[in-house]
Amino acid sequence: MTASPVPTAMAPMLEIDGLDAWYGEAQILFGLSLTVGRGEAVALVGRNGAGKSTTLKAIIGLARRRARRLALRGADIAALPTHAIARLGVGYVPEDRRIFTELTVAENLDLGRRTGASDAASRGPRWSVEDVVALFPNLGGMLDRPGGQMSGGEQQMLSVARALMGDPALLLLDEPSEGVAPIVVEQMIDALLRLKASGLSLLISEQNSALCEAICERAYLIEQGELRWQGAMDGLAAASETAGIFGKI
Ligand SMILES: Nc1ncnc2c1ncn2[C@@H]1O[C@H](COP(=O)(O)OP(=O)(O)OP(=O)(O)O)[C@@H](O)[C@H]1O
Repeated sequence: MTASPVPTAMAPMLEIDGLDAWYGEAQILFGLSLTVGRGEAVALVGRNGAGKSTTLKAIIGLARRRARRLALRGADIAALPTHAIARLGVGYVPEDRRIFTELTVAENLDLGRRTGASDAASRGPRWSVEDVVALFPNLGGMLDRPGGQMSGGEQQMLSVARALMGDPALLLLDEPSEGVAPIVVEQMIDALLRLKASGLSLLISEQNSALCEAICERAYLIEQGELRWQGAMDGLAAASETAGIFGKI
């Protein structure tokens, strides 16, 4: 089947078939295929170094990639640069959060607004500063605080909030629970459930099984850059055990 040149109403939010990715000469992903339906939450799991972050980076063009098919709502994005993919409604929350430490929380949020989806056809739900503060109340009292003076958990919330300010239809989250306190993981689960209920599509790289189970319907398990298993969330524990990574996710 050939790729449709324009978005189609019936196509999944994200379709990936045969994705390879490289850093320099080193190939990291080998023929990965996955799909995220509209309004669906999908987990990408695997041990450290399996290629989860690289998968998210390859989708948005931050890692060199080649695919038989890489499509957003049926439209081919394989040749597009990162900023163009962001404008089509793909938000990205990087593992290292990338908070601008010299800028205030409000300024970080404003940057998210400026680099996000650009037209009504590609946008997801609209977000204002008030909306993201309602989602993450901790941010409300610190809008004038420099990003560098926030805790790791607060920075994680700001990183998600900043991506939301771009009105994404698809949000890629790289280990949103990593390095944050259990109470923040609970708040993150609550926020992601609300995002899902609002109709956002989510692709979440995670090692925290509680977060995956609370939010996602399906999971893909990758090992050494290859797909090892895919299925409904309730089959993941057994698959992980077989793959020898039970307890890691
Ligand atoms: N910038 C880079 N240059 C070269 N190799 C890299 C780079 N980033 C990651 N790698 C390598 O690519 C492989 C996959 O890494 P990746 O970060 O995608 O894994 P991951 O599943 O997200 O694991 P983690 O949970 O540790 O982030 C690893 O072998 C890693 O060392």
